[in-house]
Amino acid sequence: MTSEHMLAPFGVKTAGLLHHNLKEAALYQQAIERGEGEIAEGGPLVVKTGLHTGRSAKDKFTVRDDTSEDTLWWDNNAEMSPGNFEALWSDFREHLEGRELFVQDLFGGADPQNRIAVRVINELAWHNLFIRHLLRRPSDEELERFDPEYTIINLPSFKADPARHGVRSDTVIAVNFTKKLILIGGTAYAGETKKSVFTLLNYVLPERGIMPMHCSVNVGSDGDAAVFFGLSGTGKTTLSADPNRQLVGDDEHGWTKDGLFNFEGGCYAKMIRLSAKAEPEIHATTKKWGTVLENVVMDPETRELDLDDDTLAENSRGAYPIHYIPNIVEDGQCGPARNVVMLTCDAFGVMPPIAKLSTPQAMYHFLSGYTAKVAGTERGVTEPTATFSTCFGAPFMPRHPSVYGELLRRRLEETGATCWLVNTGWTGGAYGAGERMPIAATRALLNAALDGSLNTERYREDENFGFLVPMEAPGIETDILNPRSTWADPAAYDQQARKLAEMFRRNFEKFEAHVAEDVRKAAPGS
Ligand SMILES: Nc1ncnc2c1ncn2[C@@H]1O[C@H](COP(=O)(O)OP(=O)(O)O)[C@@H](O)[C@H]1O
Ligand SMILES: C=C(OP(=O)(O)O)C(=O)O
Ligand SMILES: [Mn+2]
Repeated sequence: MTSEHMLAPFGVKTAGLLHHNLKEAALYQQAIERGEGEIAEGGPLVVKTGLHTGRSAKDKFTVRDDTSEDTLWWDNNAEMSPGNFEALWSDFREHLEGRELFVQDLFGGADPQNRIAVRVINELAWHNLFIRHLLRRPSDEELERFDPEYTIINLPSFKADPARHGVRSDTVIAVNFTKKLILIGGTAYAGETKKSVFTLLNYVLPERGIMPMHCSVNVGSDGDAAVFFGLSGTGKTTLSADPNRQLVGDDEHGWTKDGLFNFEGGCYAKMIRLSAKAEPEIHATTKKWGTVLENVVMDPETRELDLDDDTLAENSRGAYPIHYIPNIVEDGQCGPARNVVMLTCDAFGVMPPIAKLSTPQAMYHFLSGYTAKVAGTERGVTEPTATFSTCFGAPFMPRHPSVYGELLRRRLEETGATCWLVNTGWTGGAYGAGERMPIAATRALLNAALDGSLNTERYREDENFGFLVPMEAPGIETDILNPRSTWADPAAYDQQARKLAEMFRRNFEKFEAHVAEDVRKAAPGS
């Protein structure tokens, strides 16, 4: 299907071949024929993204104009002048002239009342397949009267110019809320597109009293929903794919006063060292036709994957429609959360594997958004670095964190949901000395938390952080519950824990003026 006029309203004079709403098979064939990817044993499409194998957070800009001036949190969002955006847009249009393009019309948001209609225009067929997997597909009927409110144009071959566009490299993600337009150039990492839609919803939904969240969601057999907040790599995707619970979504959701809804229709899972034993549902998607494998290494002869090979990227990914996971909620909607879990991958080995949070503590940890990154590849460097990314997703939050924080408080008060902090990071010592928490242990603790059995156990108050740590849990060795007892040198634990508490306090200073006293008092050591 072609259309000569679709780009005319933008001022593009000569349209190239425009592939509008191609389905999976056609996009597959296009991707192969154009040399964008190769087929692996079992059928997945394997692609490489070159230089950028993760998001370019520092190359993301928002246009500062009348629309955004008073609504954006400018301390966190880099600004672009309207003039620079015009120059960029003009150069994008030139780049679009005569170009063969792939266009998908999709929804962001499973809730028909609260979704946005997005037209995604791609240079790469596999990017178009990716976003068709990740977002929600309109029915044929809905497509006929589809009216795209937002447009995202993604041209990896476009090179931005710092002098002309006011950017910092040849990579750009430019968000314009007035024009309802996002321009992505100079990167082929597919995650930029899905996180751009997330950014739009994070801007739009708070005005409707809906809390947008960087979280996964699943539902138990009696309809009890659980929300898993967490920064990249903390376990949202891994832990939400639970054979005993129905998956709603792995990364982005909204929480209305009535319930939860997925923004997406697909998942984007980390592939590096993915284990068939620990994560069977996700692993099975690597053998399915349709799955897009980004920067996964494959033997060119046998077409077998090597998920342990990190030569292309540590952040290798698999994108698949959510129905590739066996146990899902088809319509992407469910009731309100009964449990809210905040995931952290604490490479200092300080945080307990699970703790119960009061509402003010949950607010404190939500605004803090703590996780840790393990040391880089430099030899001999074993000290991890703490990352504080507010709302567990600062790069995607256009508004001030207090906006999202207040929505969280409202939802917690309405529902009385129980809040937990879960450490999927190190135990037995910090990174270098201890080891990462076994996935099976995290799952066992989560099961106990979600089915209510942890609620009846005995707790101690953590001496540094003040939250309640269970002293026993069904099917779990008691030792692991108290990180101090897993360290060879408990005094070293105390020192590390005090250091981390101090990092929390320093990070929180910028929020102190914006929160109620009970949240300030939830700080470690208060
Ligand atoms: N205890 C654990 N809990 C969750 N994930 C773990 C754990 N131990 C190791 N992992 C690994 O950490 C990564 C978590 O990544 P993922 O679930 O994709 O995070 P997110 O979706 O939050 O970005 C996966 O590669 C998973 O195999
Ligand atoms: C896709 C991403 O999200 P996450 O790692 O949280 O799954 C990303 O940050 O690029
Ligand atoms: Mn994820």
